[in-house]
Amino acid sequence: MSGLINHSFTMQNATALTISILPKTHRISGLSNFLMTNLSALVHPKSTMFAELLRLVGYTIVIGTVFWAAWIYQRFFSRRGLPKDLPWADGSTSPWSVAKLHVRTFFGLKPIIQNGYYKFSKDEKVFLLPNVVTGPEVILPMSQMKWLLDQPDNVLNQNEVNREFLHADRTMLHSNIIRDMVHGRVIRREMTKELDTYSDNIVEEIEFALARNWGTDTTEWREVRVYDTLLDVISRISNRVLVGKELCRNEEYLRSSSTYSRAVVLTAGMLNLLPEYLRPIFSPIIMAYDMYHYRQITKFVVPLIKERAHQFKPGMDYRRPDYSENNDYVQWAMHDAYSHNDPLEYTPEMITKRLTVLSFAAIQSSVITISNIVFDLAASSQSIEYQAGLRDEVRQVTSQYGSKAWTRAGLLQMLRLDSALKESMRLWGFLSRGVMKLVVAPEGITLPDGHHLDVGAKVGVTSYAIHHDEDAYTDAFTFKPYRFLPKQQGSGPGAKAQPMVTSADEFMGFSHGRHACPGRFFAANQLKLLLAAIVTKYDIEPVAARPENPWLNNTIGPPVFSTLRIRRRPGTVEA
Ligand code: HEM
Repeated sequence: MSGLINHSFTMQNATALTISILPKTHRISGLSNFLMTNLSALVHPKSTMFAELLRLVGYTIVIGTVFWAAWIYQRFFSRRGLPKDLPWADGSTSPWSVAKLHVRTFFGLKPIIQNGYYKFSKDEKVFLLPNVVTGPEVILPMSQMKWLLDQPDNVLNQNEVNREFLHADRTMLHSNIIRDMVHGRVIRREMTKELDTYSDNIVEEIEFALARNWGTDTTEWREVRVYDTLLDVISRISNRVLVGKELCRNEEYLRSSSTYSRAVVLTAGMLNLLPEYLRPIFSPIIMAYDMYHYRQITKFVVPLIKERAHQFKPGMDYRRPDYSENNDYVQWAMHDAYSHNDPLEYTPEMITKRLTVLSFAAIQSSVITISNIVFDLAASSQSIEYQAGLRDEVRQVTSQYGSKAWTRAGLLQMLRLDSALKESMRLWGFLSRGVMKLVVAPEGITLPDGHHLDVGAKVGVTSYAIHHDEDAYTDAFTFKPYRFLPKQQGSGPGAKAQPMVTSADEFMGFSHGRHACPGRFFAANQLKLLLAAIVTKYDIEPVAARPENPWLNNTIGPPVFSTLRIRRRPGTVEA
């Protein structure tokens, strides 16, 4: 060992070389001499410091290896304290087959879920769904859904699963954001209930964004990357509602807003793959890209907030907002923070953080949903008829409601559009889990079948399996856009339906129960407005087959690289 070191390029050589290439003034500087001397002493093969250093490196390697081995064991072989008699989804028992099963969860979770569902859930049994990224989940039979939804949040907590999965304390910019319900309050109040006051803005932005991305040529078919173009469209219309007209047309801001919302899930995925003790060290590097885009967002949003701040004062009346000048999320969030008199919440930085995280929740889920339905419409064997059917409904409602067609009352009558969106979400929901909760009660919880789960275990149901179960849906793998129309009453105005925003045991596109997505009413309205514009203004060229949606662990993305051909319909371009 010492021979090797003697013959190697030691730090002493390096020191000499470094000094020789330094400018003369620096060579004589006291600081560099001090550093060089001490470094040389430290790494001299005969020095005790050098021996100490070697020992330290040795210990680090040994401890690191032990931790990695523990991590690998925990990821691939361990049940993490879950009951020993609960079966894995495919019935695997040997450590090797369990490890292989875990590896398959990276890209092949679908058959594993289906296997467990038909083998155990349909037989009223609980099973373990492996997940190499986030750890195993206890999957209940559907009959135990009511029990699952009835548990209080201080026993089983859905929010904690998201917090853990997204590494929200790091990636979501501030720990308050994922824990409290300030967003919930603004989403439920202004964003949902005040839709009528800003829906014309959305319609205007849709027209602008579609023309920009899909063009206005009524003679030639145009090939478009569906996901990319619709990401731009959704990003623009969401931001019209979030930050107002001026900023939503700012290309630099838009780029950072949509990039952050796309990248943050990947960042969380990478953090999930790191052992816990390495996360504090590597997370600043892994998150650097997201943070760059967050800082870009602040560059535009913080001045906007500062400019508007003079309109507010702490303790103002929560019930009397003034949105006459600016009717967007920034204004709503400022009003909320000032009226609740919370000095942390009304700092420009905090409002920007909340905005950035909300854009993530709103943009990705919506672009996935609209891309999926465009592919569904193109690939249906009745593509032309369905496009025409949706278009007819929009025409019928607009002729009846006139300028009020785009209000909540008008949109409620667009039952075919609602049904088609819901059907596409049933087939291609972006999360395979439906409801997943973390055991937070320190004493754990006993399941209806008697199994006991310790604190920290995850328990729930998957949506993918029930959404594709023939017992719940005939032709479960076929896109039938009118599936959810009320059967007897037809689709005319006034008919009752099970709208997409209503969650159920068999429909968990927005999850289910009291933690179902709070943004779903806004999302449904925005998506209906966009789908209405797509079918009335464009023809989508039918294709023979729909590209499959790829699975990455438990998320299911749209075919992001696939293209379709579209053409603007004659008579829809304003002169
Ligand atoms: C089609 C579009 C959307 C879909 C499919 C969707 C789906 C979902 C799902 C499945 C969850 C539950 C996640 C889980 O607990 O496992 C969720 C939660 C959430 N969504 Fe949405 N979402 C959509 C649009 C939106 C929009 C537009 C907003 C905001 C304006 C939003 C805000 C939220 C928030 C804040 C949560 C967390 C709720 C909580 O933890 O209590 N979502 N969403």
